[in-house]
Amino acid sequence: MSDVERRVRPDKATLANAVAERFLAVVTEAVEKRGVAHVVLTGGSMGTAFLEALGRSPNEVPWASLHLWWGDERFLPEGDGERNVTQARNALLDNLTVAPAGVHVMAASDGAAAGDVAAGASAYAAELDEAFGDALLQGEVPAFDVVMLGMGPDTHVASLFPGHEQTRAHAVSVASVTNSPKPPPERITMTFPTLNSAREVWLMVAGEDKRDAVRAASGSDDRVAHPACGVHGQVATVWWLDEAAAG
Ligand SMILES: O=C1O[C@H](COP(=O)(O)O)[C@@H](O)[C@H](O)[C@H]1O
Repeated sequence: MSDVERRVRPDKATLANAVAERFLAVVTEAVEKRGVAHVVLTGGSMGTAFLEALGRSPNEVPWASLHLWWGDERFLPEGDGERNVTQARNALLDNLTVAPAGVHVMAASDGAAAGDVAAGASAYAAELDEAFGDALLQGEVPAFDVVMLGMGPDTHVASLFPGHEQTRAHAVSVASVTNSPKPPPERITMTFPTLNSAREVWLMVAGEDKRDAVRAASGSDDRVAHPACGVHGQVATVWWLDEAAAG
């Protein structure tokens, strides 16, 4: 487990550009070394800002060797504007001229899971299992090259909310949520062991409204109370902050 490194940029736009630049370097190196890259995207304000920044030079990204996963999803109908994947499609994916090697979307409420959020979580766990096998939960090999996360003002990451049972999950790679304090109540989320199976974990946070959360999570080692402090890459853990969030 790696120590946290903080990288601070003046503002959100500069931060998104810096993350996009580093992302390009990381996936390019992964594809050169291993022939494939697996990345976990996030929704939310910084996730979208990052994708928009990446979209300014999309042709540099080795899309044909890139698998895209999501750390969490809102369990809503396909195409709903609140779904993380819809936001990613609008921000970048729909404009690509080269299809990614894999786009691994979490279940929609009106899809095969038929309104059953637990079934949606199980389906994603099965998809991960097919790609990575047991290694994922056992942390034997880094599964993902990079996991990208935003953070809420309550220090939640993905859909792991303070005090919620999903923060204690260790035997499942993906969990369902039925009582999210942030709408919508039903969500699907990767658990800590899955997020932490990455080579690099990046937490991307911008804005003064997140400053207290950054401070609280930085000073904590209780991932149930402050989920953001519980995500660590096997090689690197980077907190990408703008000055307003860093304080
Ligand atoms: O609900 C969610 O919130 C977090 C943070 O979003 P933000 O808009 O406050 O930056 C996000 O990372 C997560 O993926 C999303 O489902």
